[in-house]
Parts: sequence; C-alpha cells; structure tokens
Amino acid sequence: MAGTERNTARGEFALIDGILKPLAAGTPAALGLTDDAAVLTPAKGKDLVLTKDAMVAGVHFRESDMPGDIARKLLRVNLSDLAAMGAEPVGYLLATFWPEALPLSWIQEFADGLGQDQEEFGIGLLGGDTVRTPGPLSLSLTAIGEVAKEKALRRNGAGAGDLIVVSGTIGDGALGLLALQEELADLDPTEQEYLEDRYHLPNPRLSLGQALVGRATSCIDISDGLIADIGHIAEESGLAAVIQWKKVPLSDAAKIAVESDDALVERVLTGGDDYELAFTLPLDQRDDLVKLAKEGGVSLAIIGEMVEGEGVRVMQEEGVEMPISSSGWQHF
Ligand SMILES: Nc1ncnc2c1ncn2[C@@H]1O[C@H](COP(=O)(O)OP(=O)(O)O)[C@@H](O)[C@H]1O
Ligand SMILES: Cc1ncc(C[n+]2csc(CCOP(=O)(O)OP(=O)(O)O)c2C)c(N)n1
Ligand SMILES: [Mg+2]
Ligand SMILES: [Mg+2]
Ligand SMILES: [Mg+2]
Repeated sequence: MAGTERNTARGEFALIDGILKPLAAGTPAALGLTDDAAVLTPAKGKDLVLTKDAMVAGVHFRESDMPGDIARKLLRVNLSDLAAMGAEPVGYLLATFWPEALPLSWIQEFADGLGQDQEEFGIGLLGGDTVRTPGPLSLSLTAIGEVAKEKALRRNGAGAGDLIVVSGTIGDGALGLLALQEELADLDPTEQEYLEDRYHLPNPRLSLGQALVGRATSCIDISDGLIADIGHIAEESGLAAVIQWKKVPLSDAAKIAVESDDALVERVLTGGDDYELAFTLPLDQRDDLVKLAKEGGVSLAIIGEMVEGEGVRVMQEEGVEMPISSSGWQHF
C-alpha cells in the first residue's frame, strides 16, 4: 500500500535524521548522511585497516542488556580488532536490523551509547544501513583505522623462542556471563559486578596495539578464547605455542571463582569475550615490557613461548599438560 510505504519511509528517514545524523556531525567524510556513501581521504603515509564484526541478540549479548551497553560493546569489539592490527581508529559504518517490536526510545538509548563511546575514542559515524527484521536484534559495525604504511601487526610473524604476552586479565568476560546467568556461586556483589561489567563493556587495547607496532612479531585480540586465538598465531606463524597456566593473569574475582570450582579453569582459558591482546615479542626485548605496559596503559604478563611444532599446549605445572576439550567459541 502506497500510504503504508510512505509512512514506513518517513519513519526510516526520521530515524536516520533524528537519531543517527548527530553521530555523524563531527565527521565531514560522512557528508551529513545525506549521500549514497561516505568519502574518506586517507592520511599520507598510512594504510587503511578495515574490520567488521556482527552481534546478534542471544548469541553475543543478552536481550535484557542495556541498549547503550550493547552499542558500546558493538563498537568496542571492532576497535579491539583495530588494536590487534596496531591501528588508530578513524571512523565506523553501522548496519542495524531492528525487530518490529523495538521502540524508538530503545534505539535512541542505543545511539546515546554510541555517542558516549565516539567521544571516548575520538571517532564518528561515517554511514551505514537501517532495516527491519522479523528475527532477533542484529547489528554489524565496520571500523576503519590507520597504521603507518606496511606496519600493521599481523598474526603470522612469530618466531621460535618468542615470548607470548597478554594484556590485562583473562577470563573475566566469560565468568561475567556465567555470573549474569546465575551460574557462579560464592562471589560477593563487588566481584560479581566487576565480572559482569567486564562482559558488558570490554576495553579495546588501542594504545597498547599502537605501541606494539614495529616491536611485536605477531598480535591478535582474544574474542573466541585465549587458547583458540593464540592457536591462530601459532597456525599462521607455522609454530606451536606453549602456555603456562600459572602465569595466566587473573583478576581477584576470577581467582576466587576458579579456587571455588576447578571446572572454571577451562572456562577462563576458552570462554572468550576477553578483548585483551595476545602478542609475541622476541626474547631480547623482554626488558621493553615495562615500557610497553606504561605506553599501553595496561598490565602485561608473559604466559609462555613459541616453539617449533604446531598447536597450543597448556602446562598445568612443569611437565604436566592440561587436557582441554575445546579451545574456544565457534559459530559453526
Ligand atoms: N563473512 C565473511 N566475509 C569475508 N571475510 C570474513 C567473513 N567472516 C570472517 N571473515 C574474515 O576471516 C578472518 C577471521 O575472522 P574472525 O575469526 O571473525 O576474526 P576476528 O576474531 O578477529 O573477528 C578475518 O580476516 C575476517 O575478516
Ligand atoms: C548471550 C551470550 N552467549 C554467549 C556468549 C559467548 N560468545 C558468543 S560469540 C563469542 C565469540 C566472539 O564472537 P565472534 O562473532 O566470534 O567475534 P569475532 O571472533 O569475529 O571477533 C563468545 C565468546 C556471549 N557473548 N553472549
Ligand atoms: Mg570477526
Ligand atoms: Mg580479532
Ligand atoms: Mg570469532
């Protein structure tokens, strides 16, 4: 029906004008969201770095999560991929698949979350697409960044003998999800809240990634699980990784959880939702770690080393390998 179409169209463009346009106001390349596409001039001497991750209700976030948090996580998981490449973020494109029942107020809160993080990370919206879906809320974001020409960090440059280093603490996001599902016992409210926050709002390690350019021999961000993602470095570099469980950095809350339930060790190592960086560093650059941690604004821990061979081995203690049933999250 023509009338219905007009109403739908008016609604769609009202949404773009009223809710999304303000997010593009600071990025001239977005052309005010009035044209068919954005036009971006890359900086001299830089390579563009492009990444896209999607998130689906019930798969990547809980339907009951706050709209602003969902938006910020969507942006942050993509910025985490830019961090893993050593890039500085420039802007982003957004595709939203809104279920019929979602009110405009929800969408406004979602946009407010994006606005908050745009300021935090100094970027703006460049464009995107808005559609309705008969399915669950689905979102996709393309982040664009820049890195000095040919200097992007890769997964494939690790050498035998390189140290394996991770930022921050591992397992908090996965334990936070368990806490939200009320499957974690013995935690006081402060620890519970800390873990839940880590699930809802990852911290992309952008300063660290940029500090690693020209220093790390390989780098990845941990989304699927520590073992799975270090497995990608091992595979792409044609080597094996050996990780010492006792050196994997845990938050106080994660330590308490793991001490009360052994089964959570595997969850920490394979649960994903970390968005920390794992990277390799030549042994003779070990003393640079203090400086890198300072520049990156995050703690760093050496958890193992790269050796000849293939795959990832986790050592429970000297000479005792930990059995691991699955290395991390997979959609298929
Ligand atoms: N549908 C797709 N189309 C094109 N490339 C894809 C698609 N899905 C994944 N990739 C590419 O495969 C590689 C691995 O993807 P992924 O595991 O999602 O990486 P990450 O965990 O860093 O997001 C990346 O280079 C990504 O761009
Ligand atoms: C409600 C809910 N259930 C389960 C998870 C766990 N989970 C879902 S997808 C995923 C891996 C990361 O997502 P993916 O789409 O694989 O991102 P990418 O690896 O491409 O960055 C994890 C750990 C979650 N985050 N939320
Ligand atoms: Mg991905
Ligand atoms: Mg990644
Ligand atoms: Mg994945």
